[in-house]
Amino acid sequence: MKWTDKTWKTIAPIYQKIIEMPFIKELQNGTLPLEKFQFYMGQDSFYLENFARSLAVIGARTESVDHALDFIRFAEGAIVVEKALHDSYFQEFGLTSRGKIEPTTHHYIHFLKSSSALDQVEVAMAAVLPCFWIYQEVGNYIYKNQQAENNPYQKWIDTYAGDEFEGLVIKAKAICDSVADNCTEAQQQKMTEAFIAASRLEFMFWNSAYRLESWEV
Ligand SMILES: Cc1ncc(CN)c(N)n1
Repeated sequence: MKWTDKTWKTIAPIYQKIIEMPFIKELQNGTLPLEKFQFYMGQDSFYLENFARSLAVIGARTESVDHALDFIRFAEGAIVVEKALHDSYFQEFGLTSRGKIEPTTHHYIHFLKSSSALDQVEVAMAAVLPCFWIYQEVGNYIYKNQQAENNPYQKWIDTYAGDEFEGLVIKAKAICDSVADNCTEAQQQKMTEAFIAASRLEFMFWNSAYRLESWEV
C-alpha cells in the first residue's frame, strides 16, 4: 500500500472532526460570521507566507532536482495566493490589517519552519502535505455538500475544490510516496508522525479562528 494511503487512514478520525466542526459547517452554508472569517484570513496570511518559506527550504534541501523545482514552484504558488489574499480578499471582506500572529498560527508556522530546516527532508515533505491534501478534501467536501446559494465564501470553496489545486495535491502526494519508498520503516514512521501533527494543527487553525483565540497576556 502507498505511504499516502496508509497515512490517510491514521488521520481519518481527525478529518472526520474537521468536516464536522462549526467553522467548516458554517463556511459550507454561508452563515460563518464575518468576524470569524476575517480573523481566519488575517491569520492565514501569516500562515501562507511562512508555509511558502518552508516549501522553499525543502526545495533547497531535496536531493532530486525535479523535486527541488516542484517545491520551489509550490512556494511561488503559496506566495501568489498570499498576495491575492491581500489584494482581493482583504478588500472584499473589509480587512485592513492582518493583525498579529496568534497562538495556534504561531505554533503551526514554527512547526513547519523547524521541520523544514531541521528534520530529514522526507519528514518535512510529510509535514507540509496536509496543508495541500486536507484543504483539497475539505474544499471538495463542501463543494459536493453545499446547498446555499450566494454563499459569500464561494471563492474560497472554489479555490480548494478546483482543478488547479488538485494538480498540486496530486504532485505533492506522488513526491511523498516516491521518497517514502526509499525510506526505512522507522523513517516512514517519522513521516507519518509529522503528517499527523500537521493534520491536528489544521483542525486547531480553523478552531482557533472560530473561537477568535488570542494571547491571554
Ligand atoms: C492553515 C492553512 N493550511 C493550508 C492552506 C492551504 N494551502 C491554507 N491556506 N491555510
